[in-house]
Amino acid sequence: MTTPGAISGATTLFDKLWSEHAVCELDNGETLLYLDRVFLHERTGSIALQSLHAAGYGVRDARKVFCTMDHIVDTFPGRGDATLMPSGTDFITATRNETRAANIRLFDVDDPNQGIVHVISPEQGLVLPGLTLVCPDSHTCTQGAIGALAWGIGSSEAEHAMATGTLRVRKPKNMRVVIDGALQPGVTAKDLVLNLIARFGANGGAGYAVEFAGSTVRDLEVEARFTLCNMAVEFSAFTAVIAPDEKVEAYFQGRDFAPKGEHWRDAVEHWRSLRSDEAARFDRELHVDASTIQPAVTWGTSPEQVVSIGESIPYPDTFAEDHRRESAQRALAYQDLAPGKYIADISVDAAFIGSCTNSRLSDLQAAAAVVKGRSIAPGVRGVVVPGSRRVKKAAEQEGLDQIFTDAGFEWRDSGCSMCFYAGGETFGAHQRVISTTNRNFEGRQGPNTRTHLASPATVAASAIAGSFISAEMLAESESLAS
Ligand SMILES: CC(C)[C@H](C(=O)O)[C@@H](O)C(=O)O
Ligand code: SF4
Repeated sequence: MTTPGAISGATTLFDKLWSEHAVCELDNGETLLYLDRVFLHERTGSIALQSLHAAGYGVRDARKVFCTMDHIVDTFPGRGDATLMPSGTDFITATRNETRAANIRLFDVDDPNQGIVHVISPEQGLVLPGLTLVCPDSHTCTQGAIGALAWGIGSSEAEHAMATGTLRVRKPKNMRVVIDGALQPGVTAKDLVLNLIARFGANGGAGYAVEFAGSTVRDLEVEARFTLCNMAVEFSAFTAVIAPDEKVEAYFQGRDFAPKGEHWRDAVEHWRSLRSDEAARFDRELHVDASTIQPAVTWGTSPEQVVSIGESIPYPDTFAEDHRRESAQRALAYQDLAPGKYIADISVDAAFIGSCTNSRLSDLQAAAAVVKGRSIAPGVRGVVVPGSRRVKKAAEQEGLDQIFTDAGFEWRDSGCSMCFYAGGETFGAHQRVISTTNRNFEGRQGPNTRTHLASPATVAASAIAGSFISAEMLAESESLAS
């Protein structure tokens, strides 16, 4: 075991965050990292807490551990403790009992701050720039958007994290993804990240911590940056980070758990040092021209199987690698799609707006702007699930719930809902769902359900048209028809 030395020379943002939390280097090449926060949810957190308890260990510092109910609880309005998952009640009860016993703050179903773990942690200032945060959930990388070092772990790592306030980690390499250029109207962070994964592959970030940089990223609002970093795990990256800037400072000002007064000033001074040095070297650098990107939708069962709205489903033999050809064939069979078919000619059965990728207020605003004054196509089912109870309340104050329900959408309580079948909610077998979520794997939204990922505006427009369409194309087709 050696003590880590001070870092010298030009350094990346990720390396700064890492070295600020390195307790020591271990003989096996791993680093022991100090953890500022541990977040839990009732699906995996209950398991970690129960097994920590059974092993006779306590939580080292419960003030740094937080837990929410999001994955298993129903999102039907007035849900109470209901869950469609067969053993769901056991998870809910265990979460309550174990968090109470360990003195951990739980955002329970009726708590006004309850919501999806990755939505509520920044919303309340529980994660801040420069902090380390782990959670037994793969989309914890979302929090890198504000300059935190946040990554998903397994349940047994969560036990170690809670018992010791540290974790052993093997350091990934540094990748920078530089995104420059102005986004075309209607193109969002979701379209950006889907295009990135399509171009460099769902495995493109494996072994790396990714820093998103460039003028396009700087121009994104903080909530859109969460969308970008949320899908870093779908790019197989260890995590993603974005240097905090004045937008991030404004975002945190006044949040419940954000530092106040003199502590705020000290914190901000530190945040301003959290950026890659000019001469910092990255192990790999990718460049993306954002101005060429169009609204995107996935056609297959991997987030790399993407087309722009207006294109057609690719022929499997156009893929160079064997595994991509095979995966395309299998995806086409599962999705019941024929190569060569125009994506705009495919009808949808359902539309889902929600998940830690796209359920924040700005996402709901973007979808509502499309939905306003229009109605869902006959036979299409639409569901909107705000990411947190706070988002729900803010949306209702602006009348967004009314816009959605007037158009025929269901307006739900917050949680993971139909992002993931684990909670038992589904649109049903063979239903084609356009969804603002992050995973389109086989069975992700229920047995034999067909998922197509897209941005909130595209999902809203497609629900109205009853087929895949972007908001811009919907407006154009309506003006031609009138
Ligand atoms: C249940 C949980 C462990 C899982 C994850 O790790 O991401 C879920 O949130 C998901 O999105 O698949
Ligand atoms: S919303 Fe979906 S992706 Fe996000 S944590 Fe919940 S299940 Fe996972």
